[in-house]
Amino acid sequence: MSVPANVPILTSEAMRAAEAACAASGVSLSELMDRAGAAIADIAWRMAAGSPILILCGPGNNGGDGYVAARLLAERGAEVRVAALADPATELARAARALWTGAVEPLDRDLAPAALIVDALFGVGLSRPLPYELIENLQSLAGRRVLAVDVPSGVASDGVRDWSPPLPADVTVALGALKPAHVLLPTAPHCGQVLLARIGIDAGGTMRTLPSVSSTKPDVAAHKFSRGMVLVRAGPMPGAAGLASAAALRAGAGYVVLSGSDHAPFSAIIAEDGAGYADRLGDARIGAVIVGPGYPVSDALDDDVMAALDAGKPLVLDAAAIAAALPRLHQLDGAVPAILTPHEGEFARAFPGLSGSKIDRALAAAAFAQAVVVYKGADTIIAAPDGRVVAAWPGSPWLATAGTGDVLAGACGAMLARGGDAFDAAVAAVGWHIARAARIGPGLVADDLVADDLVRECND
Ligand SMILES: NC(=O)C1=CN([C@@H]2O[C@H](COP(=O)(O)OP(=O)(O)OC[C@H]3O[C@@H](n4cnc5c(N)ncnc54)[C@H](OP(=O)(O)O)[C@@H]3O)[C@@H](O)[C@H]2O)[C@@H](O)CC1
Ligand SMILES: Nc1ncnc2c1ncn2[C@@H]1O[C@H](COP(=O)(O)OP(=O)(O)O)[C@@H](O)[C@H]1O
Ligand SMILES: [K+]
Repeated sequence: MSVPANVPILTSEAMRAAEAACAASGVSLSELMDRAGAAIADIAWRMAAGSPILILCGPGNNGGDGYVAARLLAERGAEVRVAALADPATELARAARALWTGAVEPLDRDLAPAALIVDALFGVGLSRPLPYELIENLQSLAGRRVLAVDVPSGVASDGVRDWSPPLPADVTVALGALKPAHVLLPTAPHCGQVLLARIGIDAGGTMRTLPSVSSTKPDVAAHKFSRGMVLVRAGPMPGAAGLASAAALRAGAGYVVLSGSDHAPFSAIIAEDGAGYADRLGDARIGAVIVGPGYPVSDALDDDVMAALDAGKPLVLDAAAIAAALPRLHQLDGAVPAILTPHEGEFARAFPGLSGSKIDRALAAAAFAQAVVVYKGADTIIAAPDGRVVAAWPGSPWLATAGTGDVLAGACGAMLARGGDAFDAAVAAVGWHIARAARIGPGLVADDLVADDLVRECND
């Protein structure tokens, strides 16, 4: 499973607007369909490697793409058959169907499979769950290689959960831009390897996949404070704050202070008792404060969060600190840069009653808090109050173990303390986290993410 790095993601509404803009600029929809069909034919040709291909065409333009691909594959000498669910229902699909000179078989339970199935039944126009009979017929084709056109049919492309079980794809060719369903659970795993066929649509916009991680060297004139100073406030479970402080240092902070704990994981971390917290908050050199790791709901947490908010420092708020800070953050209306890092349970507690896809909910939360939200999970979404979104699918499943969220909070603190945009900082931290987890792989425990043998390996 993979998606291309740093490419646009569009909802169906945004896709239709991009399509209209394209038409207004002189590129017809028929030209777009030809390009889409050509991209699919190209990939199908390589996937089939000489074996027979069966293309399943639906009634809309997704089916139209299928007819174009069928014609181009036949012209190249591929052994290709077409099966249709219904007659074409759009002008474009009818025109594409008319140029296909081969037979069109009915898509029913007697349909013979082929080594490669191209699923061109439904794309962004799916408006309701698939009929039960079609689901059954598709299931009888499972087990072959499957290439999905735009999205596996049955998947609601905007990433809401009203979907039907699709024929899982080995490869999905996203047309013009990725769609939310390619990067969100539960649909993303059904898309297999997602490739982007650009087809000439201007898909600029505010949502993208995670960019590749680039390692940046410190400025030649850097000193420890210019690289960013991070203050981590420990709660009653000091191990978590220890992980966050170690991660802040490993992620590039020049100076890390751990307040309220003597469990500093490295000698380079300045561990202090909690009494100096207020003074530290007043230290002009501190570029980011982290509160929340290992700090359950309590009056002490509320006090520490409020003190950090009053100090006006850029903040990383994790776990129970998110809900504790929320009313005040909302009032502050973005005056204090903040990154919130909830997992599913913490998100539901802090932002109850939101609906829509995980992207919609992350955006609504960011807008309410006027803060960057890193909505964690296998399909982590980073959302900014101004509408920017980065989707981090697929992360590393080895991260599904206790303490890795504390490490992420530490990395967010390091990136935020450098100065600059909080959204960019959160994106860099999530990329750092996933890249390190991917290097470690099996057996990962949170401590490995900040261990020195990994640092040596990363520097090799
Ligand atoms: N964006 C671009 O730039 C480009 C997009 N292109 C392609 O166009 C695709 C979008 O095409 P599209 O809008 O025609 O919709 P599509 O997905 O074919 O389905 C609509 C049809 O299915 C029907 N239908 C819906 N749900 C159903 C159900 N559960 N069960 C049964 N029927 C159902 C629906 O009927 P209705 O809801 O009207 O009753 C309608 O007839 C896009 O994904 C991409 O592949 C490329 O050609 C080039 C450039
Ligand atoms: N299946 C998964 N695939 C990728 N990343 C995951 C998966 N499960 C969890 N993660 C990541 O691991 C981290 C876990 O954070 P969290 O649940 O807060 O753990 P903790 O509170 O124990 O530190 C998050 O960054 C999350 O995105
Ligand atoms: K499809």
